[in-house]
Amino acid sequence: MTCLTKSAVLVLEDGTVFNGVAIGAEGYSVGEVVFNTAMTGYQEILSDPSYAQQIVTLTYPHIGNVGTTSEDDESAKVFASGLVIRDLPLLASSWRSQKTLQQYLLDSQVVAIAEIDTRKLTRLLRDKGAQRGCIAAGETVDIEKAKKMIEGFPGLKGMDLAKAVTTDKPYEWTENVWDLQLGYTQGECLPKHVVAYDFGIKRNILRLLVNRGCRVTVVPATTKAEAVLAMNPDGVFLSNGPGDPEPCTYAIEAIKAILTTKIPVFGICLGHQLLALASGAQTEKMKFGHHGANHPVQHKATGRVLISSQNHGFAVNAASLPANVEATYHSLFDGSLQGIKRTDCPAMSFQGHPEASPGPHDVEGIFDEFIDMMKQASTH
Ligand SMILES: NC(=O)CC[C@H](N)C(=O)O
Repeated sequence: MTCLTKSAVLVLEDGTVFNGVAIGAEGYSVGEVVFNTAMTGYQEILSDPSYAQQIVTLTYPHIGNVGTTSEDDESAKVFASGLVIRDLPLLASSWRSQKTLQQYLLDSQVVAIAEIDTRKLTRLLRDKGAQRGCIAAGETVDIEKAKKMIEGFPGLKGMDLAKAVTTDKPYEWTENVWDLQLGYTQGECLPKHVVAYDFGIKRNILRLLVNRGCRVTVVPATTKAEAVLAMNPDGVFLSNGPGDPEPCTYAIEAIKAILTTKIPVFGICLGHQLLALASGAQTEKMKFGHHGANHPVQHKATGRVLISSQNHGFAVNAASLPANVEATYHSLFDGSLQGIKRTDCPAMSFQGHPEASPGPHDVEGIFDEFIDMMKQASTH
């Protein structure tokens, strides 16, 4: 049974203060406040490294009702700077649950607030755009201190966070996707070798590559192109990750060099933005971004509509695409660019999250396209 007694406040840069109760660690935490419309997957969202330095508001009102399990973590820890919800249910119920959301937040030392009007907050973020904010939680909370912390937070524009969250050493990944009977198994006889740049990689991406016959070597964000090529990869993967893609010049340079070799390249989210920058396009900060599991995107070549998982605050400017880059998908919510393909070399990327976790699996077939690109490249 949950006992909520400590107070908490959420303070925004525009001066708005929301009063609620603390459901996680005590203390102060600052970040960019965004809203996510997914109905499920709170644990995967919290542990997605792309949420570093962001405070996530979940618009679905009941969060925590299925507890948490270590099997569902998308990385080794919680990366979100804080969590904002309407209601924490009194009981968590699922046969897979190992601990309650509250215990998970406490163990991860994450500051979180419940019992605030998340509809009002979401409308404010929609109208004004993502806001810098601070959650303060404890017996007594100092709103002036929270405001000072907000003033000291520069915001995500211009911030390179890929370097901050990446692995410090290369490692091999062979774990396959989760199975109801077997749990996680190991991939065997994996014919393709993919080198994956870790800009903040989610585990389900690695598992979906293994599931399609790839042995994956994950490398730090700053790994030089020569070091990647020396590993003799069949394909190079560019991961998702937090922060602004523009200052990641080391990655943009490495991608440019890899593209000249004609080794197949596939990017997701930050990886998509970096492929675009390496191809000469431009990125920009969005007003409040896309964060949810219900975003329709249209595949331009077939007209098919797919429902996708999304989590990005920056986007590639479609008007900036050079002649050798084709737009492949666009958002049916706001028309923004959702995918690209190079016409002069085997490279493509997707802005949303085909690996889901959480979210629908409609776009998963894009992983098969990457496998096909590698098969074709090996026959040349
Ligand atoms: N999920 C991601 O890779 C996010 C990419 C980038 N940090 C953005 O906010 O747009």
